[in-house]
Amino acid sequence: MRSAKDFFAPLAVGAPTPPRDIPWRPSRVIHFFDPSNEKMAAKLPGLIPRVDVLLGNLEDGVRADNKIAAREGLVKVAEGNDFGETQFWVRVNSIDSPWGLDDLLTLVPAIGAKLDVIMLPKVQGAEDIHYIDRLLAQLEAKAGLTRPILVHAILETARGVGNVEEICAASPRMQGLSLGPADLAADRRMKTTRVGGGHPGYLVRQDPNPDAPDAVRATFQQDPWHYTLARMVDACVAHGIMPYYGPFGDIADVTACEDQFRNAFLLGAVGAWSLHPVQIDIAKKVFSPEVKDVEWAKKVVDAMGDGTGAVMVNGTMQDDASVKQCRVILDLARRLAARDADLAAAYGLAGPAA
Ligand SMILES: CC(=O)SCCNC(=O)CCNC(=O)[C@H](O)C(C)(C)COP(=O)(O)OP(=O)(O)OC[C@H]1O[C@@H](n2cnc3c(N)ncnc32)[C@H](O)[C@@H]1OP(=O)(O)O
Ligand SMILES: CC(=O)C(=O)O
Ligand SMILES: [Mg+2]
Repeated sequence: MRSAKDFFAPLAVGAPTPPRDIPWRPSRVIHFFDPSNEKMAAKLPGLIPRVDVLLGNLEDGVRADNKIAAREGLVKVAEGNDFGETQFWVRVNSIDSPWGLDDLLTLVPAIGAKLDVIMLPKVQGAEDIHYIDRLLAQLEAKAGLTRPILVHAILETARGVGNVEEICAASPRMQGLSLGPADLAADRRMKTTRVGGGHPGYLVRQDPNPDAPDAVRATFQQDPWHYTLARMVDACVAHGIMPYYGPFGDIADVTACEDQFRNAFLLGAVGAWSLHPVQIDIAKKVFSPEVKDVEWAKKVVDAMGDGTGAVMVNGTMQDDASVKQCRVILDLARRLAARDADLAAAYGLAGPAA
C-alpha cells in the first residue's frame, strides 16, 4: 500500500503532479464514435460543439481488423479538430488484449496533450489502475506532458463490482466510473441479451384480488441495473469522482433510453453515453435539471435563509438537510448555465461571461 504522504507524488521522474481534485466540467453526454469509420469522423465538426465529451472508441464495437485504423484515425481526429470546451476522451482496448499496450504507447506521445481522459474497459481491481497509473506517468514524462491524463474505469465484471471501492481509490487520476451493462450481464451470467435497460421478465406482480381471483394482475418492470448503479454512485462520491450510466443499445427506443438515463440521473449519475447522434439531446436534457426543479430549489434556498432550522414551503417541511438537496440541484444548474446561454435563460441564472 502506498503511503498517504506520497500518494500525490508523480510515479515517474518528470511526470506531471497528480491532481488533488477532479475538475468539474459538463459531462452529461459522452458521445462514442469509431475513428476507423470515415462517415462518422466526417460528422465530428458538427458534433463536437453539441456534446460535452467526444470519445473515440477503440475497444468493443470496432472490428478486430480495424483496430489499427481506429487508433490512427483517432490521432488524425485529435490533430485535425479544435475541441473548444468539449472534452476529448478515448476508450482504449483492455490491458489484457493484443492492442491495449500499443494504444497507450501510440496515443500518449502523439496526442497526450489533447486527451483529457482515458477510459479503461474491463477493470477488475485496483491492480489494473496501478498498472496504467505508472505506465501513464512514464509516458507523460517521456512526452514532456505538463497535465496529467485522467483515468475512467468501466465497471463491467462481477469482480470489478466487488472491488468498486478499491478501484475508485486506486489513483488520484481516477476521474469516474461508467456502468458496462452488456459485458457485466455476460460476466455475471445474467440472462438478458440487451445492452442496458429493463427486461419484460424482470418484474413484480400485483397481489391477487381475493374478490376477483381471475382478474388480470398488473405487473411492473423493475430496473436490473439499480443495485450496481447505486453501488457505483456511493463508491464514486466517497472518493470524489464521477459516476455515469453507460450505453443504451436500443437506439430506436428513445423513450426507454430517456427513462433509463433519468433513473441514473435521479440516483446521482452525472451523465450517460450516446452511441448514436439521436441519443445526444436525450442525455443533455435528462442530465440538466428541470426548470421546475431549479425554481423549487431557489424557493427553498431563499426560504431557508442561513440554511438552518425548519420552515414550511408550499405545505412541506424544509430543513438543514432538504436545503442541501436543493443546493445540489441549484449548484448543477448554475454550473451548466455558466456555459450555456439557453439554459441560463431558462433557469433565470447567470450565463456565460460575454
Ligand atoms: C456495449 C458497448 O461497448 S457500447 C460502445 C461500443 N459501441 C459503439 O460505440 C457503437 C457506436 N455507434 C454505431 O456504431 C452506430 O451508431 C450503429 C452501428 C449503432 C448504427 O449505425 P448506422 O446503422 O449507420 O445508423 P444510422 O443509419 O441511423 O446513422 C445515421 C447517420 O449517423 C451516423 N452515425 C451513426 N452513429 C454515429 C456516431 N456514434 N457518431 C457519429 N455519427 C454516427 C451514420 O454514419 C450515418 O451517417 P450518414 O447519414 O452519413 O450515412
Ligand atoms: C459499456 C460496455 O462496455 C458494456 O456494456 O459492456
Ligand atoms: Mg464492455
